[in-house]
Amino acid sequence: MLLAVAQAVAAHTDLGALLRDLAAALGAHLPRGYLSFALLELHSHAGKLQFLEPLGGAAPPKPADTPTELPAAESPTAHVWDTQEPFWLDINANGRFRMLRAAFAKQGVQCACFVPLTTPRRKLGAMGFTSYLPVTPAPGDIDFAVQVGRLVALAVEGALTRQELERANARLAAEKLYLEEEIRTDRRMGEVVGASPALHVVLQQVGVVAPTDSAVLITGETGTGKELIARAVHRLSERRDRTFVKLNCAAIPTGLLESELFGHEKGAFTGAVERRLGRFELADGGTLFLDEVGDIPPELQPKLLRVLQEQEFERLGSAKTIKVNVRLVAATHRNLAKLVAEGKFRSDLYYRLHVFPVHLPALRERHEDIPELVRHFVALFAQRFGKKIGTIPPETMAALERYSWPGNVRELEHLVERAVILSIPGGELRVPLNDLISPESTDESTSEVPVLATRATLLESERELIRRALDECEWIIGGPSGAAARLGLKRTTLLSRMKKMGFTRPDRGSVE
Ligand SMILES: Nc1ncnc2c1ncn2[C@@H]1O[C@H](COP(=O)(O)OP(=O)(O)OP(=O)(O)O)[C@@H](O)[C@H]1O
Repeated sequence: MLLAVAQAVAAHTDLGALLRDLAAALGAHLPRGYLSFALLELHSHAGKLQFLEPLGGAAPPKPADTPTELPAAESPTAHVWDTQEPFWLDINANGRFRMLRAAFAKQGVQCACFVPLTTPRRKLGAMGFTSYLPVTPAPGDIDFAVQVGRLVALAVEGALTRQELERANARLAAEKLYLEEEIRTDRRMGEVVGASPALHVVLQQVGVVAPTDSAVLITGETGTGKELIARAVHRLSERRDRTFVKLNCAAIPTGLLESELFGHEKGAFTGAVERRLGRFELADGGTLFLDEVGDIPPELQPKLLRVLQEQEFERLGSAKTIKVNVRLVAATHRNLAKLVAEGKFRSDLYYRLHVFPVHLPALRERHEDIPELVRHFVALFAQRFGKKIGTIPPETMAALERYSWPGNVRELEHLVERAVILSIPGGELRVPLNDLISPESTDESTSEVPVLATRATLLESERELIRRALDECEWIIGGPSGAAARLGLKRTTLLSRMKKMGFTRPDRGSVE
């Protein structure tokens, strides 16, 4: 038997193959019986023992409805896990594990010996020697079985470690790709700026909920800073050293959303050329931010609810259950309660997400934040464009405070970015105030229009300014007499703005 273990260990690195080989090789030494393995995992957050796949051994096939979690009182494996002692079960003697005895009686099994699968580093589960013959163990038999168990445990630990390393590697590789993408898209999300009473309430709520593991639902109009708040929740939680993963549910076509969230196996659908981890796996140990959660289609809502409740799911194209430990922060600009009333959003999912709602007021409801936000964005863009801005004229600030900001902080941020570009280096901040729509003309129902109009006119003035500078400098961009210097911009900044706006030299093709 010991030789059989040694040979199987030498031959396999894959856990499934190792267990199959061990079961066959060791089973050959049990003349009328079979060998089984039960590998377990203790899920500390649920305090439950769970069978770890693959469940190896040469036991007769289990009925499909065999539970994957163990009521400890009904399982010798859980008993061996707890006591770390071998356990002899004779079905002819009375004793515990009535369910198993009944199952054994049906199969004709007479007795079984369960031994721990434990290494000096960890508990792995148990191994069972099962016999159809009524056996009375000879002195030393059980001890010998325990020794075999120790050897098998070492081999299983090696294979498990390799499997876990491979999984960790795949997760790290996916995490690296995700973070590189985040850097490329230049998310400049930092501190939450503002000291209005309304924002103060929000920050207080964040301070309370962040250290817990509760789901958080952030509501508010577009551009109010929902993502910024979600990042603050992560930063103030125990999970701050793990990844903050973001997914905008409205930005992904419905058909792809499931795979984005839960991942897929190679070949799960046409185009799935390799295995891909989903955002839930990527966020394991960290925080998942689901933006526009109201856009999750009805067919995906039960699966999302299950992950929230059980912290488990399956990748597309796989039956294997994956356990994760993810904190969910969701956001929406839509009225979820209304979607529930209309039957477009499941009420059970709504209540699960609504554990701790945080509402971000629109910028027009916290005008006090505007001056600080303007100064913050001026400093940010001045540094980014390498351009000094002297002062912000009081009448400019007053006009910005009066404006109703239908596009909220994002609109303000874009406006200041353009203003910094338009301003003369060292001079005052030049905001094209005429481009702001007067507050009277904006209300909720028309909010989309003024934002677009503002952006369009701002873009026009910027384009005009750049065109004039280029003409005046005869299309020389760099150097002391170039257009970049005239506009007070870095050469590369001007080039990238020109590219964005579609400018090309008149003598080298069309102007725009
Ligand atoms: N209080 C704030 N302090 C500093 N920056 C802010 C603040 N609020 C919002 N911003 C900035 O405004 C921009 C928009 O914020 P964010 O993306 O968090 O809004 P959102 O509500 O998630 O938008 P959407 O609904 O469109 O997803 C970001 O660049 C963010 O950094």
